[in-house]
Amino acid sequence: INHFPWTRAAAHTLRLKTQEYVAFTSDFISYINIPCYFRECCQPDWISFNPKGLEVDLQQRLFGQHLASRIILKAVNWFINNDNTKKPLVLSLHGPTGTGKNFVSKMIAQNLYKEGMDSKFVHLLISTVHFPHVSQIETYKTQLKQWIKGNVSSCERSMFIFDEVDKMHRGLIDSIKPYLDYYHKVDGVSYRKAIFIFLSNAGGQHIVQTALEFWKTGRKREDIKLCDLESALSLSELNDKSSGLWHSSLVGEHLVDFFVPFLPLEHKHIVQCVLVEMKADGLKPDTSVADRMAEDFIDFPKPERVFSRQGCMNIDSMLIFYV
Ligand SMILES: Nc1ncnc2c1ncn2[C@@H]1O[C@H](COP(=O)(O)OP(=O)(O)OP(=O)(O)O)[C@@H](O)[C@H]1O
Repeated sequence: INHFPWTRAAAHTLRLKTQEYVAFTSDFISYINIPCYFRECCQPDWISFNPKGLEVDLQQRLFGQHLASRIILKAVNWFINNDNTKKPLVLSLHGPTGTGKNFVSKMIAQNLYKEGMDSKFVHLLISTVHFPHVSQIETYKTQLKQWIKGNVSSCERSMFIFDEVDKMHRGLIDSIKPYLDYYHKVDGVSYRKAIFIFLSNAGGQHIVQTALEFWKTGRKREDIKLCDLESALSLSELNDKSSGLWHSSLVGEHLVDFFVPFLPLEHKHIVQCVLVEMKADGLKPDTSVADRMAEDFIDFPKPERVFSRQGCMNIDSMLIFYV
């Protein structure tokens, strides 16, 4: 082909055109970002915080948790809007069962990740499911560290929810302490944009006592302040063996940024939960049904019977017995 000047010129033009076309096509593909258009990526299209959405969810869907609602909104807003975070956000949610700890974690995920809890950047670890055998603690430690490192390496805005933390073996959480600390990078990976949420019932009994004191003395539940729960969330209470909290070293070393108390739920909150559940099941919300159900749910402490021992847990499955 090179023996003929005109064909050489034509081939040259063709080559240039082909190069131009390839360059244009790859520019176009990267411009519209085809893989990230169809598949979740660690990019603002898929991860962007909706502060108003979180505020509305906390105000309208979370019942009876004025303190948790306020702390969570402030903490998440502050962290996401801060470009100079020195460490990952570490939240420790405490309170009796069925009071909204998992529920709130889901709200955060839903208002930060387009895919919510289904996002591949949101990870839920349940100690009894994922780390059941004490004898394998050393393997769990290695796996957990590698797994967190791998996930944060592929997306710095990863979220890890650890449920049933009080049932977790103490040494396990100690193994990830460096990731929660004020380090610029650990083994070349920065954890400063990640979010860690620990859920536990530790301190729950003390929180219930405080709420009960307020009720007995006729003070409004909404007047309970964080300082009233200071002893419930104190180092000594959380370190107490009976509270089962194993991550005392996290507490002692100030790696938890915010302790979030969840109060036990009262009659009116159970009514609200039942009405929501009826609506979700396509039933006409009926306050007499909700009232009856709440009556049965309010069962402790005896003899006062002020709170629900299971909170709003299992309302969905129990509802069939009341309608
Ligand atoms: N404060 C609340 N306001 C509205 N709904 C709630 C509240 N608490 C619980 N619920 C409802 O009950 C369900 C179970 O609650 P959730 O799983 O959040 O409890 P939890 O505090 O995490 O309990 P546990 O300590 O046993 O894990 C939620 O999915 C939600 O539907």
